[in-house]
Amino acid sequence: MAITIPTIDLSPYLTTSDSNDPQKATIIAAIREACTTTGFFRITHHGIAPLLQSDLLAAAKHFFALPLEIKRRYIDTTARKGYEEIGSQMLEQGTRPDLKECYFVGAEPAEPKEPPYQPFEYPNIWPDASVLPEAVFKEPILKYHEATCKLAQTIMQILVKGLEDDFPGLESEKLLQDFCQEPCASLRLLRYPGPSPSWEDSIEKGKDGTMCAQRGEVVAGAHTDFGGITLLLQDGNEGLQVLYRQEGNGIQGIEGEQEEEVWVDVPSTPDAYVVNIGDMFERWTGGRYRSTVHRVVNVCGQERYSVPFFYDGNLDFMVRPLDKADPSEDGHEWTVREYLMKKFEEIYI
Ligand SMILES: O=C(O)CCC(=O)C(=O)O
Ligand SMILES: [Fe+2]
Repeated sequence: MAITIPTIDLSPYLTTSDSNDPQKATIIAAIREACTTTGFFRITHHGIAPLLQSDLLAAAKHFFALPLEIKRRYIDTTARKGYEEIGSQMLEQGTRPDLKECYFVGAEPAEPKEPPYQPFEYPNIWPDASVLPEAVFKEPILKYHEATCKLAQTIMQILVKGLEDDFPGLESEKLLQDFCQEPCASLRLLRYPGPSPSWEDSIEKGKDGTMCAQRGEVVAGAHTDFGGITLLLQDGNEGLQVLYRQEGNGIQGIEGEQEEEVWVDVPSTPDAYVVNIGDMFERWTGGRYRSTVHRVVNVCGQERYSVPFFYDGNLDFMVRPLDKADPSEDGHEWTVREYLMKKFEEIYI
């Protein structure tokens, strides 16, 4: 049986204040089931206004449509914020660089930070208002960031509640409070180019010598997400695929029983978020919740926009396994910041 990625209507959870409402328990159980099997689910009726989503996708389109020499003004490889051109990342080590361009925006701190900045705490980079008015770019991005952060906190609450039976004595409220305060939460506006080069693409090549992707080509290599949870907004074009490893089919070859790998297409509708579990969360839960390999392929035959929102928690939060007797632990405890830094070092070229 192939993988199924369930779609869960979140509205009963959001509209009921009674924490013992059976509808809430049903949603917690359905999401738990998805996290312990594929690590992926879709949510609808999540409360994020369609207008916020379309304004965000429009902001991405406006920025990426700028000439490359202007976009390059907003590259900062130290801060790792702002623009990243095609070919800057390789999500699957040893393959060719990803065919995508990005604009990276982190949380705006309540109090501005002072230099020297710690990793992930550099200020956001915004295009000059003469290049892109704030009403077109900065404002919709920050509004969307704020709304999505709240939604991510609700999903974290559901996820932690789903673990209460696995980890008796789990102090859910305290855990959530510590993890969710001043969270590292980042938006990555993404554009995957289509098959035909635009005027600008034809005069400037990406780092790997090409700016366009043919149908069927992998445009973001196979990877797992690094941190907590990811909430993905898509423009309606499909492209995301999740890896399903089928058990041996009983045929005994020279190399032993075959394990079949199947890439499963994830539907793309702007009203549904695709939510998935990252590596840090998997480790935190001793593997109860699964961080699953996925990639992006040009299946739609045209350019595609998507915006993953990575919710990784407080940077100083110590990721202690919930199962205190986890034998896989080597005694080293990692903070969220250490987790993210290790992974970030791997993916940039
Ligand atoms: O663009 C997508 O659909 C997924 C992107 C993704 O998996 C990532 O950036 O981690
Ligand atoms: Fe991903």
